[in-house]
Amino acid sequence: MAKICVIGSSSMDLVVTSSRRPGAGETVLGESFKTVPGGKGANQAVAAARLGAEVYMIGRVGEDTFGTDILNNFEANGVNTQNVKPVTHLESGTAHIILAEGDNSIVVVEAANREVTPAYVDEAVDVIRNADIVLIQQEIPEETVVHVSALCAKFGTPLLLNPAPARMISQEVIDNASYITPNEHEAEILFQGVSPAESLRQYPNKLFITEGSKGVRYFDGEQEVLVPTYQVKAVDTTGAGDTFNAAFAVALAEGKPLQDSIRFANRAASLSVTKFGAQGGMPTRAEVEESL
Ligand SMILES: Nc1ncnc2c1ncn2[C@@H]1O[C@H](COP(=O)(O)OP(=O)(O)OP(=O)(O)O)[C@@H](O)[C@H]1O
Ligand SMILES: [K+]
Repeated sequence: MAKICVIGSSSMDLVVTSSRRPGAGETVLGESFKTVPGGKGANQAVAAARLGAEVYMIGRVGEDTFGTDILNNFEANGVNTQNVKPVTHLESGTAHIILAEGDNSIVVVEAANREVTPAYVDEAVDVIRNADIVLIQQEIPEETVVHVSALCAKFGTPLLLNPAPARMISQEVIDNASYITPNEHEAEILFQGVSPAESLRQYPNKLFITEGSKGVRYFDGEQEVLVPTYQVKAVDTTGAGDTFNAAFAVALAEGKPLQDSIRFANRAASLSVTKFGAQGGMPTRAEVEESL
């Protein structure tokens, strides 16, 4: 079984659906409200566990009811929570999501996730050393991502960096990462002033730009390749990126060839958009294999 270490955020998503999103200073009437566990780190951990990996989460929660719910949800999905320790002085992270006009807009309050520090990660250094792959995102402090990238380089553990939400990353982190998976918007911020085609060319078989319903683009050393995703009836795209990253990590950790890994990830992510919620749509291994 592939061993995956996920280092990242855990939060409670507070999700509102509305026919229209409010502008500044405006109030609109919504249609429904739900709380669901989320956070890019937690989402990717749950997705990887459903796809059959042995998943070790390194993260933090608050000592509040959201924290308990987040831990229960990890356990219900078979994610190891030995390294998800409560923070006493901060609340659990929350994400405030509006689903309107066929897309999502999100405000993230990091709270306990700010305590996923380099020193905290060091307490679980053996998990990183022993993993087949480490999966990390950017809802935790930047210095932690830098630190983890150096640890992965030192141990020879492959690192998949999902640079979301977007921020500038140092050349050192880019060099230490084995795989980097921005969406189109994140790629623009990461490689300012450089066209997508040029940046892909610069990082062959390392940079993978996800393009929503079009699929995934990368440069294979000789040419630019677009691996198309699968056509589905999209209900809610929340969690598509998280499912893609988790599935890509699982396939790579299992030693699948690159193109097969992308296809597996496209398949899993396309299934995820057919259902409501980030984790709500994340498919099981059997569901992905049946549909491939
Ligand atoms: N409408 C869709 N139909 C099929 N597959 C999709 C669709 N939207 C997304 N995907 C799959 O999910 C992957 C990631 O989507 P996208 O590039 O939109 O990432 P993202 O912006 O991080 O997603 P999100 O923030 O909505 O979770 C795509 O490369 C594709 O495999
Ligand atoms: K979804």
